[in-house]
Amino acid sequence: MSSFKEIGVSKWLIEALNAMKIYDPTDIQKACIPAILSGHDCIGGAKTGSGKTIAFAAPMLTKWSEDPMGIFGLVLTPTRELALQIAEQFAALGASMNIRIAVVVGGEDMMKQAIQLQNRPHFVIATPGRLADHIMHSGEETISGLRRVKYLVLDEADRLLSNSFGKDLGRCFDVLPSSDQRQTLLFTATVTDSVRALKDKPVPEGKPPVFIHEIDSVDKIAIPAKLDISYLFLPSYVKEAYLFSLLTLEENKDKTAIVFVNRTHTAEVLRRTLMNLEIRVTSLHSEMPQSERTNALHRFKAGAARVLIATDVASRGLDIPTVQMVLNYDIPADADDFVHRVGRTARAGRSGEAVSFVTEKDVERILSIEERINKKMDKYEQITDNLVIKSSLKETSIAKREALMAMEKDGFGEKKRINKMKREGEKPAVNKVTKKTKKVKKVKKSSD
Ligand SMILES: Nc1ncnc2c1ncn2[C@@H]1O[C@H](COP(=O)(O)OP(=O)(O)OP(=O)(O)O)[C@@H](O)[C@H]1O
Repeated sequence: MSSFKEIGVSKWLIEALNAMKIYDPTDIQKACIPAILSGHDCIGGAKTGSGKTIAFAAPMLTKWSEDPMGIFGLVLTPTRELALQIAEQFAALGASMNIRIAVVVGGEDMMKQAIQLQNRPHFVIATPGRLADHIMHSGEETISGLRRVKYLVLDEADRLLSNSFGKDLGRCFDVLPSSDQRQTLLFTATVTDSVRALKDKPVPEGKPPVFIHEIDSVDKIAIPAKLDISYLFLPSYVKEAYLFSLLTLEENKDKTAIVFVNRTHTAEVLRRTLMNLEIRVTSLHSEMPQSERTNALHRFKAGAARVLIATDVASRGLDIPTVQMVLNYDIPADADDFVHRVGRTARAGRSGEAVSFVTEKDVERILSIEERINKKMDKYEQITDNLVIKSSLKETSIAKREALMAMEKDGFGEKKRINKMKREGEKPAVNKVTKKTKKVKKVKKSSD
């Protein structure tokens, strides 16, 4: 078996890895680290939780320690929370080498970030929107370091290469060295056509990219070996009652779980409903101010909340080893989002389970997910209609009604509604609820 030493990782870094109880490289690390160290671009596709972060961090940190200049590497990632997590990992690995990291994400102070960028950090971990903001609005002094980066990483590459990031990514690329003057590293658990296409892109002076994909079939995606996936067929109007029943089953009542929903409104309804039912719950979605997002994640990681209700802002990359269960309260439209969501459990060789709530409207989506992962889901047998009717239907409907009333009183979603109307050129009506929203905590306008 190849060791970190045999594949070329620096001694100081091996010590730092060992201090984190990481002793032997995973398959994706064994495949990518030597290729990156020898100067190749790399496209790494491997299951969720298989150690892709260290697959790009270890070779970059090894090379950086030989010539610790700044800005040595730029890591782009789609969400703020993921950027913070990657930055924490770099900071922990490089602590003995006095590493300097700048985190450049939306929702945080622009000025502070500009100063950090001017101070030539060794690594910048950023979301494309906020980095593009700095590129457009800060002086040359702030961004000049970016013109000499040696490594560019696109983590969750398929997401970054999707249309929604195109413009911001383009602005970032404009100031980076050309592809033959830097190494480009792309990683994801869900290799898509747009990612795969880059392997055939001619590289004028550089070495050809190494493409590593753990399964032979290019249009299938592997999920972790110890992840049990099942479905629960239920009527759409009693989903809350099923959720409460499932979370409070004897075998589940102490499990740490993430519940994924498709809309921020659903996240808020469920958070309040479950809170009324005395479940230790928190939530994470894009309509929360950044300080609340960070706080919610801290509470969940620390065990102060047992259940996290989240939209897809939490579906990618987040590494919380204590998560035992993922519930898809809503089924995502994109099969790859399913893969990322369920991958929040069963990480680094651990076991975990994922249960998907399937209503009459979701059958098509489930079939396309099963095709993408090349696997059939089992039926979740532990919950019966009788159990739900007997144990939770009444109390959940009362809890939900109270939740909805409180949300109306607090004006949840008003800001979003007004912004949408403004975008569409309509004049927002100032009603009673609108007035109340002024008292509700200010949601900071921010780019991701
Ligand atoms: N060689 C290793 N041995 C043991 N644990 C490891 C090793 N490499 C990484 N890990 C741990 O595995 C966990 C998952 O790693 P990481 O977050 O990099 O996964 P990933 O492949 O990027 O997943 P995702 O696709 O969900 O982003 C982390 O807690 C990490 O510390």
